[in-house]
Formats: sequence, C-alpha cells, structure tokens
Amino acid sequence: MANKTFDELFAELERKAATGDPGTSRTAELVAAGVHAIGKKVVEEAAEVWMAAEYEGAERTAEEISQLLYHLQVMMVARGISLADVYAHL
Ligand SMILES: N=c1c2ncn([C@@H]3O[C@H](COP(=O)(O)OP(=O)(O)OP(=O)(O)O)[C@@H](O)[C@H]3O)c2ncn1[C@@H]1O[C@H](COP(=O)(O)O)[C@@H](O)[C@H]1O
Repeated sequence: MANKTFDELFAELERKAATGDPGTSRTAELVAAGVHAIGKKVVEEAAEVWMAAEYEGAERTAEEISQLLYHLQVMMVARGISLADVYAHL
C-alpha cells in the first residue's frame, strides 16, 4: 500500500464511493453495505488495535491503526461527513 496522507486517502475514498465498482473497490462495497455493516467493521478494527497494542508489537499495532482509520473514513463518506466536520471538533 503506497504512503498517503489522511486527506489524500479521504479524497480517494469519496471518489471510490461515488464511482467505484463494489466488485473491485472495498470502499464502494462497504458504502453499499451501509452504516450498520461499516459500524461493525469499525468496532472490530478498534478491538484489533487494542489487542495489538497490548499483546503485539508496534508495527502490528500501526497496521491495525491504519485499518481503523480507513474504516472510520469509510463511515464518514457513508454519512456525508467531511474532514472539516471532524477537524472542527479536534
Ligand atoms: N487503506 C485501505 C484499507 N485498509 C483496510 N482495508 C480493508 O480492510 C480489510 C482489513 O480488515 P480485515 O482484516 O477484517 O479483512 P477481511 O477479513 O478481509 O474483512 P471482512 O471480510 O471480515 O470484512 C482489508 O482486507 C481491506 O479490505 C482497506 N481497503 C482499502 N484501503 C485503501 O483505500 C483505497 C481505495 O480502495 P478500494 O476502495 O478497495 O479501491 C486504496 O488506496 C486502498 O489502498
């Protein structure tokens, strides 16, 4: 997976949700599945971050964090929440 910033990934996910093929784009597939399905992935990935941080190394934990961030961004796209909407609360 190529390095990209949080903002760059979000822009890509918005494009994929709008034009992606659910057969080839994980993002398009998840957005089509809906908020309930995405929410389950968010919770699953959050638990994996916790377990990795407690019992596995830093590299594994970073990988799980990247997957959690990806699924949080998919949730944002599915709910029409922008980066600015989130940054306003940081
Ligand atoms: N960064 C990610 C990314 N991180 C995690 N994932 C997905 O999340 C999964 C990790 O969760 P799991 O370990 O639970 O995997 P899984 O068991 O296959 O998932 P389930 O079948 O259980 O739902 C990966 O297999 C990917 O499907 C991601 N999918 C896509 N991206 C990036 O998003 C962009 C758009 O991707 P597409 O929409 O697929 O084109 C590209 O830049 C991708 O690199």
